[in-house]
Amino acid sequence: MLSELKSEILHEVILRRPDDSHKGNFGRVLLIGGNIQYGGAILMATQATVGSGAGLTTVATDLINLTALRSRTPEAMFVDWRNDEQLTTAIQTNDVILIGPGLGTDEFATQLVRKVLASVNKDQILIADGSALTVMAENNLTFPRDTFTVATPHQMEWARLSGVQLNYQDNHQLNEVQRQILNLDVLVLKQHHTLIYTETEQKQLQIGGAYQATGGMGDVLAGIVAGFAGQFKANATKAVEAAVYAHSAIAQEMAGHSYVVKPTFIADSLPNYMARIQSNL
Ligand SMILES: NC(=O)C1=CN([C@@H]2O[C@H](COP(=O)(O)OP(=O)(O)OC[C@H]3O[C@@H](n4cnc5c(N)ncnc54)[C@H](OP(=O)(O)O)[C@@H]3O)[C@@H](O)[C@H]2O)[C@@H](O)CC1
Ligand SMILES: Nc1ncnc2c1ncn2[C@@H]1O[C@H](COP(=O)(O)OP(=O)(O)O)[C@@H](O)[C@H]1O
Ligand SMILES: [Mg+2]
Repeated sequence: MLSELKSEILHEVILRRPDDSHKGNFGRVLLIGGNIQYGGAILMATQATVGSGAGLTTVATDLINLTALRSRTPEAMFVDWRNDEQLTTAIQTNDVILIGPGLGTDEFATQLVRKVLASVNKDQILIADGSALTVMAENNLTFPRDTFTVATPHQMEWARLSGVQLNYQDNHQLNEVQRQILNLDVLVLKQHHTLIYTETEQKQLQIGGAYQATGGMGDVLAGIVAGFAGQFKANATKAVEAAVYAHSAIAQEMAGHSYVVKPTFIADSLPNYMARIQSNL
């Protein structure tokens, strides 16, 4: 049954922080992506993860992105993704791992995807976006069974991964079957009015619009999903739903005065938006 994803999800998920909490309570999030060509993607995802309130954010990326990362989002820590020892430790010690924004699909990227899929454990949450999904499709890789997994494909990425072509993707039953085969817990199928498939439900976003049709919009969504999953651990599925809703709700608000909404503007307005939700404003 398909139901509407409503604004109530924000109030269910975005709660007031306990006064005696510290950064360790709000999730350790590792973001992996950003090759030479697509460094902007991981920077945008990082800005969104930090803006969404993740307790500690680490970025494993190409060394070429270090200066830009430090100047744009100094809150985040850095791991050189070619330093296997540091990368292995980062994969083991973070609660949430997002792989894919700007990762690329070359041999090194494929190696990284294989390593992450083989390393994550049952206490972690794995989010796969962008290039990671294309790599998985090209190499017939599936998600690890014991880990809570989320994929955020656009329709072409989902076509590659599931084998279900674009015109058939509104057949909900078919997607459900593919989800079972891939071992995927939550599928965020991005499009105009994005669909979210969970174990028991299918929900559709009914806000958002073409002002979001610009490169980097999905990278920011992936960063918010990671930040919410790390922070609002009580219910990871709801955290993903709230992230999807907040991303488009902010864009819709900005569209009142912006012909196109810059993805980084969404990332930067998250703290203000979340404060308003928490205060019921
Ligand atoms: N600043 C940066 O660094 C940026 C880096 N980025 C990074 O680039 C990497 C590659 O990601 P990607 O999405 O750009 O390329 P790919 O996976 O080949 O998909 C494009 C193909 O799919 C088709 N298509 C059909 N339906 C669609 C739909 N609903 N939504 C979207 N596309 C749809 C589409 O059709 P067409 O445009 O031809 O009509 C086209 O044939 C990835 O790692 C990402 O993170 C980007 O985020 C941009 C900013
Ligand atoms: N016409 C539209 N209406 C609503 N949302 C849209 C529209 N076009 C794009 N989006 C949203 O923008 C994001 C695009 O994601 P994606 O294609 O992965 O972008 P990128 O990889 O460039 O960051 C998705 O969240 C999608 O739902
Ligand atoms: Mg994308």
